Amino acid sequence: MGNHQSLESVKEAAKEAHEQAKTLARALPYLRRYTGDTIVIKYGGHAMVDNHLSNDFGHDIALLKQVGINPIIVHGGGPQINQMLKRMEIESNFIDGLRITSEAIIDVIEMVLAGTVNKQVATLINQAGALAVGISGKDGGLIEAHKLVKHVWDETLQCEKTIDLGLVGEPVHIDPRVLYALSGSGLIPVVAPIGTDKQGQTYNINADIAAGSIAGAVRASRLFMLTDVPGVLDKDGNLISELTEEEAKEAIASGIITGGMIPKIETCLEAVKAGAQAAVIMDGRVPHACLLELFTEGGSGTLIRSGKVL
Ligand SMILES: Nc1ncnc2c1ncn2[C@@H]1O[C@H](COP(=O)(O)OP(=O)(O)O)[C@@H](O)[C@H]1O
Ligand SMILES: CC(=O)N[C@@H](CCC(=O)OP(=O)(O)O)C(=O)O
Repeated sequence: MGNHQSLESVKEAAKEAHEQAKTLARALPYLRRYTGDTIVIKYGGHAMVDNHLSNDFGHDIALLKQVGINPIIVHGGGPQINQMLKRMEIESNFIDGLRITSEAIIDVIEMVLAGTVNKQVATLINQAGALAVGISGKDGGLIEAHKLVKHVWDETLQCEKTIDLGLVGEPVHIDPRVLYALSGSGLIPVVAPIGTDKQGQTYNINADIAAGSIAGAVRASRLFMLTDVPGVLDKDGNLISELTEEEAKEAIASGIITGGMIPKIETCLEAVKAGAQAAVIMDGRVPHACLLELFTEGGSGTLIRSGKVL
């Protein structure tokens, strides 16, 4: 006997196939628009915790490469570092979203970021059928950093003061050759946010800042900041769909934007100034967030852009 199927199931399968074809046809103009472009994606530590989401993420990145886009992943790992420090009974504190990094914890941070987390993210993408290579900002001289000098406003003294965050770094120079070499060979670079200065001192770099510097240096079409909120929210909790530099500064000064969102916004502004076309702060908890942003009309999240967007 041949393979018999009920008419009902044949109809159902045809309907599904039709929907799939329609989706592909609708995505085609967007696929064309981004072919050959570089997209830098900041994949935050919070987004990695959910297994379903992280599997989706791996598949989405593999798909981007498949359709001719060059994704570059820069990952975080804040929660994973917290967990390790807790296990070691070491206390850790943040100022404006940046971890105070003593000599005593820099090795642990590097081990977690450039070791466990970096390889986990590369594996997610590899399992989805693409080839990802995990590196840190130390490899190929990718991120040259120096000590970050943090200025904060002292309410009591009514003046700016400098805070010492220890071995927290900020990129001073990006050498993208290792990224081009990997991307040009069909591989997907996965970068841990660690850098060194000319003397070989290791620095812990906030992953948002690392992603922004890389996006600017490679003149990315888009910098995607995947996080755990729908985007930048106003004082009533509503999504701000587009943010100018002035509005961002005002929202930080008035305390609407706080914590980890501060380096995120600052870095987006710097990335677009340095050469990225636009940055989007978006919800990494939404399945297929990157695909929705790239391949459908009307993006999600908060867009921060330079004057001209293609
Ligand atoms: N105005 C704001 N809009 C949205 N999120 C904000 C705002 N101000 C502060 N945040 C905080 O910023 C967080 C995102 O930054 P962070 O925790 O560093 O994320 P990630 O780990 O994804 O980099 C949000 O979860 C939220 O708590
Ligand atoms: C200086 C600084 O704060 N570095 C971060 C690096 C990891 C990171 O940025 O991770 P998320 O993106 O998951 O927050 C840290 O130590 O947590």
